[in-house]
Amino acid sequence: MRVLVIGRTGQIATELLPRLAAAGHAAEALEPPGFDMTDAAQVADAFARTRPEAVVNCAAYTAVDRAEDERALAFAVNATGPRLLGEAAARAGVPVLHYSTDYVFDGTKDAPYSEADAPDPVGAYGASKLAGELLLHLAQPRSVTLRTAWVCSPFGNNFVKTMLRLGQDRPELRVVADQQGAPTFAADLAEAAVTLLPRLAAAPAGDPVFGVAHLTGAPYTTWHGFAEAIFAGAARRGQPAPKVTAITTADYPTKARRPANSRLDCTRAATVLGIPPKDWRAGLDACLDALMTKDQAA
Ligand SMILES: NC(=O)C1=CN([C@@H]2O[C@H](COP(=O)(O)OP(=O)(O)OC[C@H]3O[C@@H](n4cnc5c(N)ncnc54)[C@H](OP(=O)(O)O)[C@@H]3O)[C@@H](O)[C@H]2O)C=CC1
Ligand SMILES: Cc1cn([C@H]2C[C@H](O)[C@@H](COP(=O)(O)OP(=O)(O)O[C@H]3O[C@@H](C)C(=O)[C@@H](O)[C@H]3O)O2)c(=O)[nH]c1=O
Ligand SMILES: [Mg+2]
Repeated sequence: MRVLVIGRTGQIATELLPRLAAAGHAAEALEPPGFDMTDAAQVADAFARTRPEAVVNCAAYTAVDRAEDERALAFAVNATGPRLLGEAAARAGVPVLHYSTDYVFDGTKDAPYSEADAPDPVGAYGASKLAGELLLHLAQPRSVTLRTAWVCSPFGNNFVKTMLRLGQDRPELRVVADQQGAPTFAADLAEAAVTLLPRLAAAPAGDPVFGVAHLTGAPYTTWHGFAEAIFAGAARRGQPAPKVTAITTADYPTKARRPANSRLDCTRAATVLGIPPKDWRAGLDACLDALMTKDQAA
């Protein structure tokens, strides 16, 4: 299948491209410089040139704190971009696979969030991502949005790499223990995309596969619990492991507010899409191996 991938060097795209090739698909991946998905003419040109049979949007504005000061740019990339892709995909009659975030929720629910729960983002990044979900599905109902969370990989910027970097020269790290969620490895999201794409391409409008589905790793933890797992893995590989002290969100001021409860209920992905959550501890091991023993850190 010819697959147009938006984004090329981000976390999910980097894991997806080799898997698409291995599955026999012809992928074309586009990102800046050279391609800007907020420009309608460039999107139209990309569709005309590549004549995709499916589109995967791996591109986004993902700087959560900076988005508070760059709201217009965050909305251009995260809301206008998906709308333009959806419009072009609808004209071409091809499905779109898109990603969104746990940060569309305000985090006040005292249980995992299902797709039926009303989003109410507390920051600009989450608001821009929610707008993108809605605009994409309005423009092209033959779309799937996988809402995921805490994405990590050996590539790009993420919490695993931040922790390992800070752990190199600090004896103690202070990490919030009152924000709950689940890490998700980009490799697992890429596997899910490869599984889903042929099904999306074959599914008619109205098929239950389309819509929003929550897909994160399992089990639930906190950022502090995740940090402890990262350093336990680092220690097993002979790397520095600082003390990880549990703190509260109030002890760690940031520009953007983050939801206290980021847990996503992934039942629908398991039952309707046939994609159950993967254990993030296995993903973490593979990520640490890639970062430490194969020295392929990007
Ligand atoms: N990272 C996370 O923790 C989470 C991510 N997600 C979602 O998953 C998806 C993928 O995230 P992730 O892989 O981490 O993202 P990254 O931040 O690693 O990569 C984003 C990519 O988008 C590209 N991009 C930015 N602006 C444009 C544009 N105008 N046109 C085309 N491409 C553009 C970037 O290119 P360049 O580098 O050249 O700017 C980069 O390749 C996103 O939808 C994100 O919202 C959801 C939950 C958690
Ligand atoms: C570096 C650091 C962070 N923290 C806290 C801040 C924050 O609450 C939490 C995670 O920090 P980060 O800045 O890495 O995470 P953040 O950028 O908020 O990560 C989010 O990115 C976007 C793109 C998403 O879609 C979300 O799912 C989520 O992954 O850990 C500490 O408590 N101590 C530390 O030393
Ligand atoms: Mg880049």
